[in-house]
Amino acid sequence: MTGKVLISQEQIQAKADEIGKQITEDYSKLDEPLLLVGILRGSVPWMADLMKRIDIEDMTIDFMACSSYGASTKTSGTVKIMKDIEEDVMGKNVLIVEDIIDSGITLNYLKGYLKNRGAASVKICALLDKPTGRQTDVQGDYVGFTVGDVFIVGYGLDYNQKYRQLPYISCLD
Ligand SMILES: O=P(O)(O)OC[C@H]1O[C@H](OP(=O)(O)OP(=O)(O)O)[C@H](O)[C@@H]1O
Ligand SMILES: Nc1nc2[nH]cnc2c(=O)[nH]1
Ligand SMILES: [Mg+2]
Repeated sequence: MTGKVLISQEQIQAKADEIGKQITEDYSKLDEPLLLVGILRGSVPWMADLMKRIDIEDMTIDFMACSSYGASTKTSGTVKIMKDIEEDVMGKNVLIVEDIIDSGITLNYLKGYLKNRGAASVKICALLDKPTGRQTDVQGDYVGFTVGDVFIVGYGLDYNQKYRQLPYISCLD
């Protein structure tokens, strides 16, 4: 069962407007192409919201699929790559688009992985940040909302693969 609405669809849309504008402003100043990398599966709704609001011509998108939670509400501590990136990363400004930074283990791993592939820069845009869960020193460069110490579902975030389709952020009851 899911609980109450913690963050509404309207709040998420307003935040996407704000962050999309900021990303457009920041990356317009840079010479290298921008590559948005959405992390499957959780980032799908947020990636779809965000990409439409970035007004930069020299931009491409790609996806990686990673998993570290499986059917649990606790991280396994190990990030498995189920699908690798297909675009060439070399010399590009990579912006990783994620649903949540919790322990930071996934994003810490992905930042290193993409830097090693020769990215000009690697930054993070996450819809949600849960600082109380942190086990690494990774930080979001663009963050939508800070959440407390609850297991979030909805808007892409799952529990045992369910609830991703909810059009708002909720938590398990
Ligand atoms: O900061 P962390 O503790 O590493 O947690 C964040 C990661 O956990 C979730 O992925 P999950 O492994 O559940 O895969 P999913 O996106 O397919 O649900 C989420 O989408 C992030 O990728
Ligand atoms: N669904 C879900 N996945 C996560 N991965 C890391 N933290 C969370 C969370 O709070 N909810
Ligand atoms: Mg998950």
